[in-house]
Amino acid sequence: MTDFAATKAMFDLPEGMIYLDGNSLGPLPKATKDRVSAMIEDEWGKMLITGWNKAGWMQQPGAIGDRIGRLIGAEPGHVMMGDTLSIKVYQAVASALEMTPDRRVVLSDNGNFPSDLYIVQGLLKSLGEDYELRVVNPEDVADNITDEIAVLMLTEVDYRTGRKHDMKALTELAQAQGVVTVWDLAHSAGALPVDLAGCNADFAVGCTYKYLNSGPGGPAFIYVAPRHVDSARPALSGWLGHEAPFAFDLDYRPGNGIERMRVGTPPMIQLAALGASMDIWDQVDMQALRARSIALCDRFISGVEASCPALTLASPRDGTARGSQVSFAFEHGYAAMQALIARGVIGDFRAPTTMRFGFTPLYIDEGDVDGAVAIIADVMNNQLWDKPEYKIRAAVT
Ligand SMILES: Cc1ncc(COP(=O)(O)O)c(C=O)c1O
Ligand SMILES: Nc1c(O)cccc1C(=O)C[C@H](N)C(=O)O
Repeated sequence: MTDFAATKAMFDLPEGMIYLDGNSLGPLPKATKDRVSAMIEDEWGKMLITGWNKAGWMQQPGAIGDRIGRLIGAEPGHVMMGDTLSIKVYQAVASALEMTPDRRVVLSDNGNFPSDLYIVQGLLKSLGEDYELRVVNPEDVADNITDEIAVLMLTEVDYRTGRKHDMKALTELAQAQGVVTVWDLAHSAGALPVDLAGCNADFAVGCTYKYLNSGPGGPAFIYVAPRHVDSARPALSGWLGHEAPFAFDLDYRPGNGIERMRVGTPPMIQLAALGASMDIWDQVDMQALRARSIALCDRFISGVEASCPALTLASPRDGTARGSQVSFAFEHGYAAMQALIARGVIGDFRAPTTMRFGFTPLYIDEGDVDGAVAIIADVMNNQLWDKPEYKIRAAVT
């Protein structure tokens, strides 16, 4: 069993703040500063270029990929770190499309994060006029999986509502029609147990700055199933994905297995930060995390519904159908969220009306949930959000 009081003590959380936004940017583990300092001073500072060999920098993206692999049910040696999630979406969808060369349609849903849709729009434009991105309602995805579809690209957990797709069922449906699947785990990795191997997923991608606490701009990851990894062609064929990068050949040959999904130089300082966070994750039992996440979310929903009649639940009520976040709809949601932030309850707002709260058992407990509910009730029932300064939209929300 995981000792969640112990994991909470491993984070640096500002006094007086209840941080319910770890689903967007995770907080700072206490060990990160020293780990990053050591990387900078002892490795970069003292070893300079020899660090690639002496400190084993080049192996880090695969080694950390395997530690994340445990959380997402990946086979060892099939997860590679690097780049941003948007780039990894491009890589995965481009490779997946080449596996179904006679088909032209990528299917996704309108609950997907816009960057995933934008990336596919850009990719399909480069491929030619006859390609199509088909975007349907999340509940209509299953009915739209036909033998016309080349790739099914979905984010497992909806970033706004927390609604969770059934990865196993949809992957099965897709594969029965010859469709290749790409799963975005941005709101799943570290939020709930994922079983990529058990679901027979083809490709998956995700980021680490949310639940995995690697810090702003932390590297993304990509998973390629064992049955595809030696044939998937990397569309972003950078030198570090080459079979022999230091041969400096003029022609590209894909590297072995998941190595081919590297693009360029890995971000070693951010990987050091991620390594410190993974030391915490290595101790976490994912089933225990899931049980606690559902209990915290349920407690929050009951508390808010009992005390804030103006807020309408915008997330599935059934905990097993949600990720690790809860959203409420409110017409003046932006101003209400600013009023909460001013009082130390940090969630975020997603247009047009969603107030979003993330529950991260590693450092959020029942006391935080109850404290947040009391402050939300005060803000809502006394209309404390109704102030001009809370209505001015910031550049980043
Ligand atoms: C589901 C999903 N996909 C893609 C992205 C984009 O990730 P990045 O900014 O790392 O490219 C995000 C978050 O920003 C996301 O939530
Ligand atoms: N990556 C972000 C950023 O650089 C700035 C602000 C927010 C983000 C996010 O991650 C947003 C996030 N994907 C979401 O679920 O809304």
